[in-house]
Amino acid sequence: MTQSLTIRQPDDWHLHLRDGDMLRAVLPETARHFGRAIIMPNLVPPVITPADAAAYRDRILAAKPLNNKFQPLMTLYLTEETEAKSVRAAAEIGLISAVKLYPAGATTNSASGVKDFDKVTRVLETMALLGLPLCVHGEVTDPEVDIFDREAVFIDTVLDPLRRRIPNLRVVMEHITTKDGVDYVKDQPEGQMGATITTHHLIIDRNHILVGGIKPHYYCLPVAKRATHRSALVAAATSGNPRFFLGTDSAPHTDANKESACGCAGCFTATNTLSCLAEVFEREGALDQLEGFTSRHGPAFYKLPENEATVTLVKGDPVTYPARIDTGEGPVTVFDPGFPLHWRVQD
Ligand SMILES: NC(=O)N[C@@H](CC(=O)O)C(=O)O
Ligand SMILES: [Zn+2]
Ligand SMILES: [Zn+2]
Repeated sequence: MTQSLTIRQPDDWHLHLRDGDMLRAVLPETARHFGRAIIMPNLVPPVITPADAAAYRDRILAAKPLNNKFQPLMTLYLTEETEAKSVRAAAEIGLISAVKLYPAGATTNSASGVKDFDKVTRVLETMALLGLPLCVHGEVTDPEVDIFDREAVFIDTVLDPLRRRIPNLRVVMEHITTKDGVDYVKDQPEGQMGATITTHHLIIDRNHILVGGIKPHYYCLPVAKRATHRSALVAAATSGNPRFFLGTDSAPHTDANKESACGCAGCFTATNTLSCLAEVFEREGALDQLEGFTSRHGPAFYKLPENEATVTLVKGDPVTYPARIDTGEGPVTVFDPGFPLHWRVQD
């Protein structure tokens, strides 16, 4: 008997689409299965003004495959110069779904991010009034703090004080990688605080990056932590707790930029994410929780309707997918979970 699972069409609450040739190559990989995605604004230069966001949205829509209904949900990149009134205007016309906070220097293209959090208080207070979510890359950038501790230290020294100062601000802690992140978010009021979890952080821990040779395609930020943290993430994702939802953080970089003496951070998971997730949830005996994680908790947090369409996953022989996709900028390696995938998305 063939096993199959039909769920509401998923959304991706954290996605990098880049621009130009790269955008045209990677967008179909997400648009094939996903209804909507929160589009990260860390282009070079970043998406800072409402006009930038509108122009980027139009470029995404122009790159979309014909007859595909994928909807990009735009974000603004928060800088110390961002004006509260332009955030308000962009939110009120429905142009943006969130604002993204990068601590300056924390990750790829974050140089224009925030150094002095006092300088963004006005904007954050306005967002709290509007109910507009703040998406946060939750790592401190202090060179003294060990890279494996940067998320936990961020929670204690930046996130929690910020939430106490502006309790009504709705916050998504993006791509959590630690038990500390899981525990913090679990204790916060539902609807006020959520967290995205990536596909790859449910599958790899830090050993996958380093044991048996250095694996640049497993390097991302926040960097994968020890196995106990991965287990906490899997438990959170499969628990049915509505605070946790899928944000793949699919982050394409060319192989030349990954396989380098100073390789870029980011895993490209758009191509096989649903097959990977079904495998992870099945192993946990939690296939019945997959739909919540991929398709229900995110819309509830973002106060959007769930997608009307459905997708069906069918279990069978190992799924084949390309090892890399071609882009105008060069090949991009697809995330290798390290085990065969048996769940295929039915066309
Ligand atoms: N996650 C990553 O390792 N990289 C992301 C940036 C980010 O999400 O921090 C990218 O833009 O490449
Ligand atoms: Zn990030
Ligand atoms: Zn990201």
